[in-house]
Amino acid sequence: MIGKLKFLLKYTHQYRWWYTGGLLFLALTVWVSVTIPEFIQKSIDLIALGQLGNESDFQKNVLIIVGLALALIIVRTLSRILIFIPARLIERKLKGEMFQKLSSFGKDYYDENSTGTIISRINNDINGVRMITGFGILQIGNILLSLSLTPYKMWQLSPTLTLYCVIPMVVVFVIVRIGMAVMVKNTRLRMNTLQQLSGKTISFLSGNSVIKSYNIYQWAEDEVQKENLSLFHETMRITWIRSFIMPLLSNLGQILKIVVLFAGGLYVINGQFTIGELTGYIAYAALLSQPIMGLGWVLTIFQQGFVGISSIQTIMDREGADDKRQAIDQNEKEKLFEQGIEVKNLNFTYHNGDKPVLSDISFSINPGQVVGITGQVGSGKTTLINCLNGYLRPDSGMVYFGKQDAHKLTSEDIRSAVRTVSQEVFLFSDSIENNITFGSKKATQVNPFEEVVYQSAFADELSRFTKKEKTLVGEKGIMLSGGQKQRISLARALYTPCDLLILDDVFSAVDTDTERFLIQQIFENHSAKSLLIISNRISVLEKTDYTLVLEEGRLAAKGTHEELIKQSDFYREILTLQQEN
Ligand SMILES: Nc1ncnc2c1ncn2[C@@H]1O[C@H](COP(=O)(O)OP(=O)(O)OP(=O)(O)O)[C@@H](O)[C@H]1O
Repeated sequence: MIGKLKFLLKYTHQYRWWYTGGLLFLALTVWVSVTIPEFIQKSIDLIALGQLGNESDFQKNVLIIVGLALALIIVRTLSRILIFIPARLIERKLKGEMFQKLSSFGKDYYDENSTGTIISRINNDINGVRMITGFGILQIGNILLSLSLTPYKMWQLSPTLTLYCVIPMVVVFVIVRIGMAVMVKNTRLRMNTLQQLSGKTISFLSGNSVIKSYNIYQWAEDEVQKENLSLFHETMRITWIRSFIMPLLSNLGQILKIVVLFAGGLYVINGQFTIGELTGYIAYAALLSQPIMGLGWVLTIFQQGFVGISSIQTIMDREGADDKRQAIDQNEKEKLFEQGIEVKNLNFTYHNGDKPVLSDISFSINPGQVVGITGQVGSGKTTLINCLNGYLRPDSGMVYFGKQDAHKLTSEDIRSAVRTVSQEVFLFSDSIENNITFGSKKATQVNPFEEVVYQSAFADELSRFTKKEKTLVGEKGIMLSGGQKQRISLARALYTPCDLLILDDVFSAVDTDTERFLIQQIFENHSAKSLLIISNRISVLEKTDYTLVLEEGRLAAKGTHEELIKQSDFYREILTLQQEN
């Protein structure tokens, strides 16, 4: 609880002047609201007296009421503006910070949490904080001010009548509290179901082509329907409770008016109250029901918001992949690959795996060398390159850039030297040009755009698009073929020079002619100091300085094309197969 309040204080403190202004206007709103009934009371008493000569006093009172009502509109609006705007600013700030934090997490976090769940969580949780810092604070201020000023005015008129009014208020409040507790429980369940539903919907929509090709619509529909049905039941439970509580709350004002009319009416008959005092008292009773209604809501908002804060805190308190690492200076960064990269007895087990995916792998890449990696499906090739490019973080003492232990380097520092073209291409919904130049903002040097497009064997195809490099690629590059996407991704990597360029199977989605052209361009014209190429194509591997052959996560062989023909059964097998083809 203290932690959550500290969290709220941290954010609201930054906008303290907004809130101070808002609360001042709120105090004025409450003051004006309780002052109006005083003049109503006086005006009615003047009417009741019905004496000549009271007209000017009566008119003055009515004018004051009109003036106060106009002032009420202004101060109430200002109080809302000054409190709701910082809540929106906090929401914006939190979204930015959450995104930054989420981006700092390693692969393990994204393996455990689906995108849909993360998005739904961010929206619901931050919305909860916005409700507390906006509507919640406004209501708390309103309740505290109203519940101190209004009962005071009522007490001044009649202490006994005020006590009569408290009884229905307490009864309604207790019922509302119980109802709210049940509602909050169901709201939490609903939030979880909503996260599941979002997760499933996003995954089914992005895998829509697979669902279509396997004709499994019914299964996908049933899966979504299951969550949808739970969501419906949980929402209905909330609606039922709300439909019971809301009328109770909104009729509280009427209940109080009846109490006041009955008891206060007797006072008027007995001459203890004037008719004006009774009218004023009824107006106060109506004013009092508003903060009581607000109290019910405020408790729900805080309960729900606190659930959101816990969830945000779990994300914010989680260590980012590089939190404990110190970034190196520019000079060190530039020299990072000066002595190449060395891998010493590398072992790697995935956080969710039970046995090592890589065992005892040692090799080195000197500047200027071209190294190949080959091996069967699932032998650990991608895992190995991800241990070099900082995407996965093996233990210390296993990967070195010169004398620098990669374990101590931040991912950003590693990536300033190592660039990877991965198997899974990701394109942004933007133009081809922006997709290629993306990521070069911090680069001190870039290669000519036309040159990298040519080297990536994409120049001919690009010239055929009507809008050339300005062509929009659509969501995740939907407008392009797999091979085109792969070559845009290659052009992106070639655009900014790097020390070690890693290519993960970039030749898999191209025809033989394009492959030949790409090999020639990459081997002869690349601007990187070294290349590390994953491929099972002999035409590629035979051109490397040496190749690593992986088998079930172990280094089964290492050598040049000629050496591997003698040493490795797997290498010989793929050579024979490709020669036959
Ligand atoms: N995120 C992960 N969590 C747990 N295990 C993983 C993860 N990613 C890969 N693996 C496992 O690690 C092993 C090696 O996978 P990896 O992708 O490195 O192989 P690969 O040789 O690159 O395969 P391919 O030729 O199909 O690309 C596989 O058994 C795979 O199941």
